[in-house]
Amino acid sequence: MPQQAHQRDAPTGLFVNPAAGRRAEFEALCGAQFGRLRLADGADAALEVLATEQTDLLVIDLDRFDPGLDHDGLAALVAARGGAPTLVLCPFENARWLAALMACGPVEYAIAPLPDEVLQETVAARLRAGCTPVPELTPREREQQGLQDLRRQVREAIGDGEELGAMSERLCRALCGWPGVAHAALFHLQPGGDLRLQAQYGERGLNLARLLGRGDRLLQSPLRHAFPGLLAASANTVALLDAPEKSGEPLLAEALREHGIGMVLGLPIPSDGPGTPRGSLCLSFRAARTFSRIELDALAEVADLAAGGLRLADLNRESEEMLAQVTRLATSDALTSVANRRHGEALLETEIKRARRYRLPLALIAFDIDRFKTVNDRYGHPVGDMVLRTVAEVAQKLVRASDVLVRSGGEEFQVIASHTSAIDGLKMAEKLRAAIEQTEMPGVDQVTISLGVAQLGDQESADSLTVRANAALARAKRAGRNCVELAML
Ligand SMILES: Nc1nc2c(ncn2[C@@H]2O[C@H](COP(=O)(O)OP(=O)(O)OP(=O)(O)O)[C@@H](O)[C@H]2O)c(=O)[nH]1
Repeated sequence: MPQQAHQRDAPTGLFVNPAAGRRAEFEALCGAQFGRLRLADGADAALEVLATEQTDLLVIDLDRFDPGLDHDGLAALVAARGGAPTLVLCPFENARWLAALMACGPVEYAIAPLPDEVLQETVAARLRAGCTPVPELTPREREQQGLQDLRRQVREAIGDGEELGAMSERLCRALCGWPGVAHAALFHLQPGGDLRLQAQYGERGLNLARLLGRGDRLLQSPLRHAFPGLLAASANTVALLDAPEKSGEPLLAEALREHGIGMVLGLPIPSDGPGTPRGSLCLSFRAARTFSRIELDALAEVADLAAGGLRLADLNRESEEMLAQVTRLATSDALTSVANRRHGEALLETEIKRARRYRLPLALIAFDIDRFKTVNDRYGHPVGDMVLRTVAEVAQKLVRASDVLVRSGGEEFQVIASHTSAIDGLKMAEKLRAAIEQTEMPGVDQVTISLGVAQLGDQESADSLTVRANAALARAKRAGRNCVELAML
């Protein structure tokens, strides 16, 4: 039944909390301010009182209530007030209640824990103010039209989520545009399951990595139960620390005060399902302030937008990784991981063009494992594969970073050696030959290679260069194997 409250000399009140001790405490502290104070242990009992008795002020103390179990009952209680004065005492670690209860009717709130005299004064102020009609749009709410700008800026900052780092930083900058915000940060849950400070932006030199003692593995931080940004991500809750001291961490409180921070708000960034959040947003304000329902809704919307941005950034990263993987599979040889024949042909064309443009020498070395068929026949194919991998590894380590090693056929390889003349190509080929000869291949007798070297001629095509290198290789085979031959022009 909607209640109309009057200002009277001896106001009536109703205090709701499941713990007998909390009810007794409130009665002892604030009972004298009421002509009659009722105490209720839950929403049902409180609804009964409201239905039968005039109640000037309802005080809901959320401590010990369970957001999952008790939300509906308390929501019904707020709705039953019909706008009559309602004060919610909300623990700082769980401010998610506020938006949910404000959606059911006008309520004012104070963040607990509250010193006794502050609680007494809060109740007295609420009783003095009496029943304030709630117009459609208060001046404050009109002021909050600025929230539209905030939403717009946040949307712009998120864009299409391209790169996570840049997007997160833009988002923090946008959040700092909200009046009173001195610093904004985004914490992101990593694929491995721990929390990382992804981005921060703000004034006064506040650096959360320094304040928290680290920038990653933050779910293991001793401050995860006290600092709103960490609390929001680890416990999936809205945390509203409206006085640094309430964190129960004197050093943290002192550091926040030193940086001129009077209040810190942590908002979870929701994940797709009911599980752990994707991370959290953390806003630090210069001074403590209260939030209206419109503001809390706007903040929840900002957290949803951030979730969308993180999702996009994750998708972009995943598709880039997938593209890189597909490219790797399409361009490299599955057995040895060096460039495959098709990719080698394309690279040779590119290198030939570059050599022509800059008038630089280019050498192609073709090499082939000697009597490889015997290795396969004697030791089996798996051992043959191991030999191929080892030869590729040894060769890859020897060539320069700018050279490309290609598996051009079964036991045939090429080295595309840019900036390399025939003489240098011969030296490199000899180095390769000697290295393979000296490499111990487990379970196999000595393995050797034969090599042919050709330097790119003026106007020569890739095909012609390859034919000449292979012809030199064939000569090396005929010359007895385990040697190098230079191609004629
Ligand atoms: N284990 C293994 N063997 C391969 C692979 N690709 C090709 N071969 C084998 O490589 C051998 C090449 O033999 P040949 O072309 O006769 O040449 P060779 O025995 O090395 O003799 P020379 O080149 O004349 O010294 C063949 O037995 C192929 O089956 C592979 O991926 N794995």
